[in-house]
Amino acid sequence: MASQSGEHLLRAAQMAEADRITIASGVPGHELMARAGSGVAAAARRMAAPGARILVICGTGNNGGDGYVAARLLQAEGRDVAVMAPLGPATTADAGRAAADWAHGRGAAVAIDADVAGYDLVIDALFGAGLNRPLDGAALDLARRLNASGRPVLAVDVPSGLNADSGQAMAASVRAAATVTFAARKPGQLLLPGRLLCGDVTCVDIGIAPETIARVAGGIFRNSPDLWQASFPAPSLEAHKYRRGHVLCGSGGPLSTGAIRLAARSALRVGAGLATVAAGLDACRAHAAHLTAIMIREAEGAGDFARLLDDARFNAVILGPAGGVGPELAARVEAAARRGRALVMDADAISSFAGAPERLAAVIAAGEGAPVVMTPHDGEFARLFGDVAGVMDVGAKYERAVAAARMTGAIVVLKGADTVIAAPDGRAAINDNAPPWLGTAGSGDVLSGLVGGLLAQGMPGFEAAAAAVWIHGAAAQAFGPGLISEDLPEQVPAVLRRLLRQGAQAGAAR
Ligand SMILES: NC(=O)C1=CN([C@@H]2O[C@H](COP(=O)(O)OP(=O)(O)OC[C@H]3O[C@@H](n4cnc5c(N)ncnc54)[C@H](OP(=O)(O)O)[C@@H]3O)[C@@H](O)[C@H]2O)[C@@H](O)CC1
Ligand SMILES: Nc1ncnc2c1ncn2[C@@H]1O[C@H](COP(=O)(O)OP(=O)(O)O)[C@@H](O)[C@H]1O
Ligand SMILES: [K+]
Repeated sequence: MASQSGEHLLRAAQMAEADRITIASGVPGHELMARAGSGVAAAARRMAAPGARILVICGTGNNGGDGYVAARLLQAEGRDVAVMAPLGPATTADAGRAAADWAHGRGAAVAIDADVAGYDLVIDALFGAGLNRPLDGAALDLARRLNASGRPVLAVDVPSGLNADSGQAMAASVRAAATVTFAARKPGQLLLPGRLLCGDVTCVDIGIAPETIARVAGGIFRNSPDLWQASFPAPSLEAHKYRRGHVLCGSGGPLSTGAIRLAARSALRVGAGLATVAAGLDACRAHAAHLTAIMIREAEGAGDFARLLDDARFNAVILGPAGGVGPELAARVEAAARRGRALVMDADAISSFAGAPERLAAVIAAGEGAPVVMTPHDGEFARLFGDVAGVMDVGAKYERAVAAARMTGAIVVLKGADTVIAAPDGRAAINDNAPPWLGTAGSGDVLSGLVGGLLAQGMPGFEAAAAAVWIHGAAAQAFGPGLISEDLPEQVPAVLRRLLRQGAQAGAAR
C-alpha cells in the first residue's frame, strides 16, 4: 500500500512514529522543532504587518515548543511579541529548551486572563497532535474567548481542540484563519468541520524524509491527480470508440428521465466511446425528445435489461439515478454484477438494498471481480447500513467508508463537501476541491456518469472513483457560483485538457 503514489495523510500516531524514526536516524528533536517553529514564524510574517502586536499561546508539550521557537524568531527581528503559558511551564525536553531560549530574550509574558482581543495576531500553540482528551477548564475558556475575540489566529499543526485524525472538535476547538502543519497533512485538516477550523493549511518540510512518511503511512491520501494520473485513460490514435468503452445507463420511468441523461452525457464527456440509455417504451419517448449522441434501447423490465447485457460491448453499467427504489432495480444490479460488468450504483440502486448490506455483498461476491462503485450521500449510506455494527459506529468518516467497502466489496464514495473514496483493501482518499455550489440538484447524477465513463475506459475502480470525484470538483470550480448540474459535463473538456497536459509533463519528467 505504501508503494501507491499520492499525497499521504498521516494520523497523529503515524506522525509521532515518523518523528521517532527521524530522530533515531540522527536528527535531534530540537532541530525538527527549530524548523517547525521557523515555518510558523514565516507564516506569521505573512499574516501580521510590521508593528502588529502578536500573542503566542504556548502549551506544555512540543506544540508549545514550536510556539516558543516562533516567538523567539519573531521577537529577534524586532516584532512586538508576547507569550502566554496558560497551563504552566514546558514538560518535554525539547519544549523546555525552546522556552528557555525564548526567556533569554526580552519578550513579555502575559497572564491567562489577558484580553486576547488586544492583539493583531494570535499564534495558537496550545495543543497539537498530543491532544488526548476534550478541552476543559482554562483551555476551554481560553479557546472560547479566542473565538469570540474575532482576532485572526494562526494555528500550529492543528487548531487546539481539533482531533487531527477525525476532523472533529473535542468539546470545542479554536477556529483558525490559517494553520501551519509539518511533514504531511493530517486527515482532520481535510474532513469537516476540521477543514473550516484550520483555514488555509500550509505544510512545511521539517526534514522528515518522504520514504519515512511513506513507511509509516496507512493508505489515507489527499485526493489529487498524483493518486490516479498513472492509470488515467489517455486518448490514443489507435483507439476506436468501442475501445473506449460502452456505458449502459438504466433509466427510471417516464417522469424521471433527466437524472440518467445527465449521467450518460457525463460518461461521454469524460471519454467513454458510447453511451446508451435503456428505458421502458414511455420513457424512451421522453429520452428521444432530448438525446442525440446518446443512444436509446427499449428495456421494459429487469429481464429485458439483463438480455441487453448479452452484448459484451456494454462493459460498464450505471444504475440508480431516479431509477425507482425496489426489487426491480435490485434485480438489475444483480444482473450487471453477475455478468461481470463494471458497475456504478447510485441513489435508488443503493436504497434498493436498504438495511441489507450482506445481500449486496453476496451479489458483488458472485460477480466476476469487475469493480462495483457505490456513491451514497450520508442519508443513503445510513439507509443501506442501518445499525450494522462496525460501520455506522466507527469514528472518522474515512473509517466508516473503509468499513463499508470491506463489508460489501464495493468501492465506496461517501459524498459530501468532504467526499471520501474508500476501497476494500483499506485505501481511502479524502477530497478537498469541491466548492459549496457543487451541492445542487442532479450533481450526484453527473458524478455517477463520470465514474461510469472512466470505468468503461478500463480504469481500476478506486482510481476511477477518485478521479471522477476530483474532476467533478474541478468542473464546479471552473464554472463558479450559479452552477446547475447541466453545466458540469460542459466544463469537463477544459478540466481534461489541463489534466492531460499535466500528465504529459509529469511523464516527460519521469
Ligand atoms: N515530536 C517531535 O519531534 C516534533 C513535534 N512537533 C510538534 O509537537 C506537537 C506534538 O507534541 P506533543 O506530543 O508533545 O503534544 P502536544 O500537542 O504539545 O500536547 C501534549 C500536552 O498536552 C496535554 N494535553 C493533551 N490534551 C489535553 C487537554 N484536553 N487538556 C489539557 N491538557 C492536555 C498533555 O498532557 P498529559 O496527557 O500528559 O496530561 C501533554 O502535556 C506536534 O503537534 C507539533 O506541533 C514539531 O515540533 C516537530 C517535531
Ligand atoms: N457543501 C458542499 N460542498 C461541496 N460539494 C458538495 C456539497 N454538498 C454536496 N456536495 C456534492 O454534490 C453532490 C450531490 O450529490 P447528491 O446528494 O447525490 O445530489 P443529487 O441527488 O441531487 O444528484 C455530491 O457529489 C456531493 O459530494
Ligand atoms: K495548536
